[in-house]
Amino acid sequence: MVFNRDAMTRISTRKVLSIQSHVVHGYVGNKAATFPLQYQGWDVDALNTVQFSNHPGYGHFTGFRYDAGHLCEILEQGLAKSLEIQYDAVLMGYLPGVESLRKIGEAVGEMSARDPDLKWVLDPVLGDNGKLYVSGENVDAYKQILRHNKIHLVTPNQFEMETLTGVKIQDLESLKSSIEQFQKLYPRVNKIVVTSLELKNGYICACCDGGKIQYASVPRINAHFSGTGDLFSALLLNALVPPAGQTPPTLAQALLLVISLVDLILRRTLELSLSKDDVLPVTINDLKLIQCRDLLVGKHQNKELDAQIRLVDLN
Ligand SMILES: Nc1ncnc2c1ncn2[C@@H]1O[C@H](COP(=O)(O)OP(=O)(O)O)[C@@H](O)[C@H]1O
Ligand SMILES: Cc1ncc(COP(=O)(O)O)c(C=O)c1O
Repeated sequence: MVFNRDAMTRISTRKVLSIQSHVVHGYVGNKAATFPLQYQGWDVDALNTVQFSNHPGYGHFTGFRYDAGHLCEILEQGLAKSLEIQYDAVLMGYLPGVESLRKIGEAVGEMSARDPDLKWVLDPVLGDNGKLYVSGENVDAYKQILRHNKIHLVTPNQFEMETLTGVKIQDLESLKSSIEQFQKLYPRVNKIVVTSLELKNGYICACCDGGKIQYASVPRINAHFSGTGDLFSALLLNALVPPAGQTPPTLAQALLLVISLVDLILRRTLELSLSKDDVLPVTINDLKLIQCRDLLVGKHQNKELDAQIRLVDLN
């Protein structure tokens, strides 16, 4: 009996290799992705690209990057060759060293070519609010990766989308042009989610799947949070790659679920972080993920947001 139950558990446990930063304190990178994914039933193998004391958003941090040789040795020799692990998905986030980015991009590309069922989710972490926070060489490295590999989902923010397509996004028209340009430049990328855009129309999130472009207006919370992009891409991966035997939702369905859950997490984080003298807008350095664990297992309803949010066609 016990053996049967173990076998069932093994079959239905999804496995992801998450290649992102590690912060000792706080919740960005792998610290923002691992707990939510584990809580939703994933085995998470976390390959840390850097080890920092905290997110650089604090204004100060200490730590180091792991070098390309060590990262590739762990991935290629350790995980792929010796352990022969077959992942359901690879989630790739902050990889600041250009050599690491190129080499890890190649290694994951080979894994993906060997296993057509592997879902590669790529967050091209380049910068935000008009500024690059990695070297310009990383932009070319991401362009190469996106051009040459079968990628299931890419999750740039507005600035990253502009940088990867060369199209400045100011309104819905230029958003559409940018997404069309992305599809032309990177036809092997299956799904696109532009996680956040500040347009004349307000704060929006956009997606494209099978040529269909849609967007939703998202209620903006008057605060700046670190780690939301990492949490967001992890939750999207979870929604898009259900356990074996379950039908995956459409990108639109997955996106609405994730926007709704992230909204609850950010509101609770804000509520738990504010002290009585704080004046909005505030900067919140650390998501309150542990205090949101009940939300992560699906015991939530976001009636207010769910009643008002909808996807609008842009084609
Ligand atoms: N201030 C905010 N108000 C409401 N939602 C937010 C806010 N900041 C982030 N989010 C949510 O988190 C998601 C990812 O955030 P984003 O800022 O795009 O990530 P990144 O860190 O990659 O730039 C957005 O799509 C949105 O749903
Ligand atoms: C060390 C480090 N710097 C910058 C970023 C990007 O931060 P954000 O998602 O808040 O834009 C990340 C995200 O993982 C990170 O880990």
